[in-house]
Amino acid sequence: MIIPTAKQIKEIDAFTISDEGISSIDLMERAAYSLTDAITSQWSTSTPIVVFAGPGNNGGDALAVARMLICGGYAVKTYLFNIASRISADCKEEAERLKSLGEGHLTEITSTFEPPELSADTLIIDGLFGTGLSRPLEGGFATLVRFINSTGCTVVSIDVPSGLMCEDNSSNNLESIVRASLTLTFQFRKLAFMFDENEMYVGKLKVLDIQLSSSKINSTSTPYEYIEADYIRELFKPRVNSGNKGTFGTAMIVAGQYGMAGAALLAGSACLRSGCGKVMVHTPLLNNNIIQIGLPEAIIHHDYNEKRFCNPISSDTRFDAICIGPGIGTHTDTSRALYDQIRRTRCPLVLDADALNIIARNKEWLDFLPAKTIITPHPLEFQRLTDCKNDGYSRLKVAQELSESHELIVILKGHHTAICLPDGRVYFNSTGNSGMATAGSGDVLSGIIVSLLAQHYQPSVAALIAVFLHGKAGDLASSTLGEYSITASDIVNNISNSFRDLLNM
Ligand SMILES: NC(=O)C1=CN([C@@H]2O[C@H](COP(=O)(O)OP(=O)(O)OC[C@H]3O[C@@H](n4cnc5c(N)ncnc54)[C@H](O)[C@@H]3O)[C@@H](O)[C@H]2O)[C@@H](O)CC1
Ligand SMILES: [K+]
Repeated sequence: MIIPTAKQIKEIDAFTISDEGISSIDLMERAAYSLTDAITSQWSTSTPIVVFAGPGNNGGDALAVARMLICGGYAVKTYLFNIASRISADCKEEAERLKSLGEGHLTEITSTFEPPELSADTLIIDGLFGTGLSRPLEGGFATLVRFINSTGCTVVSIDVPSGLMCEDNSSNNLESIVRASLTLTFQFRKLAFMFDENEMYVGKLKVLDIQLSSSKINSTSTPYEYIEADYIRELFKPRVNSGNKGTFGTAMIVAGQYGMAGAALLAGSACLRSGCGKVMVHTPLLNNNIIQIGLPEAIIHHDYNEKRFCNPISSDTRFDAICIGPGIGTHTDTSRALYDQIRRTRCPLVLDADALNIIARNKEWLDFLPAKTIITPHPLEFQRLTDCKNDGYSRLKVAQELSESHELIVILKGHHTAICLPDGRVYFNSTGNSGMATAGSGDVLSGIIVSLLAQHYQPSVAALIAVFLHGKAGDLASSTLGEYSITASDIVNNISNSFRDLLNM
């Protein structure tokens, strides 16, 4: 599903109204029905409800929900903030409809507001601002948001937590954003929801289908997409029954300085579990026994150095894709070897972990990375690499620029990992959980990517499939072990289930 900008949402909204013969107030009512349905399925009529409505259509939605809840037997108090005497036409109409239920349901605030006493079990419905927010909240609205956040009550935000911009929050006033427990958003995830630091505002997210025009949605051009199983499934090539191990390619993994052999084991075993024909692990001599024993299916390719990657692989060695980085350390010898290895590499390449830390100290190397190289930084690695600002939007913009200018595939790891492609598109992943934020998880991802590259998947496709499968394997691990107890090995152990689940095998 696409992730449109707030401006595009407005256009889709307007097209639905003009082309599908539905009035804006009826579209608002349709949206309010689905909101009410989501609320009543979770909270009973014994829950006291307080609704805060703003001056735009987000406020209109909130007023319609208040009316529907009252009609459903809920005790609801509603406050409409009409400070500047400029409320939208549909918000005004919804206020009239609510008033028509009788006295006392609606309090209109036109100047100062005395916050009510709220019992701990009160459910707050936040309909102050949605996609129409044009600047950070300040003054009375900022005070109101701070009040809402201080109550300790459960908060349901309509469409967007009030105060959160749909895209860029790098200059927002973070104290003036509602911290929702649940956000009921219309039709599309918003770009800001994809950034880890905004999870504290969005809370749990539920997307409500309000049947906006599908033809307009399909013709809306946006670089951002949220990818789910159906999309990924279509990217798979069938496996040829007559294939031999040569058909499915040879992956080379350069990993594990002495003391970090686990990184090589994890990347290697993930690679073997992801379908490639042969896995070679280039690793220092002292890792020999542990890798032979831990990964009997892999072929060990020794570095002459006992402890670290020092000798680039000879160009006589045949392999179809190479991954460099898990646990290799950042020693100057390794740095020199990495330089030579990148310079001589002609096949698809994945760079992860310490390889990225070395490049962060030699940023000019970015200029000669082969086209379509995949890099897989977590936020800190990316910051070291680019000196970008620390918020999700700024980071994404820098990643997009880097991807386009250097023709790289940048996998920005996070809860919704972003895969930035050189043509400007960005895909956000839908699988994964907090349990995967554990040592070695990234090594597993690199192993899956290089396996798919060795099977001759295009780098962009390999990146998309690998990120999805990796997250899914983590979700399957968490379904039996729980998010607290997952280890990177558990992710590896669930790669096969992840394939089976995705491909309905
Ligand atoms: N997209 C859709 O298809 C639908 C949208 N609906 C609702 O409509 C909302 C968008 O409505 P609007 O475009 O009216 O926008 P909002 O209701 O989000 O807010 C717009 C109002 O807020 C004011 N405003 C903006 N920033 C402000 C600030 N910092 N301080 C004070 N005032 C500020 C604007 O001047 C305007 O009066 C959505 O979030 C959603 O809740 C629904 O009614 C159903 C359909
Ligand atoms: K809201």
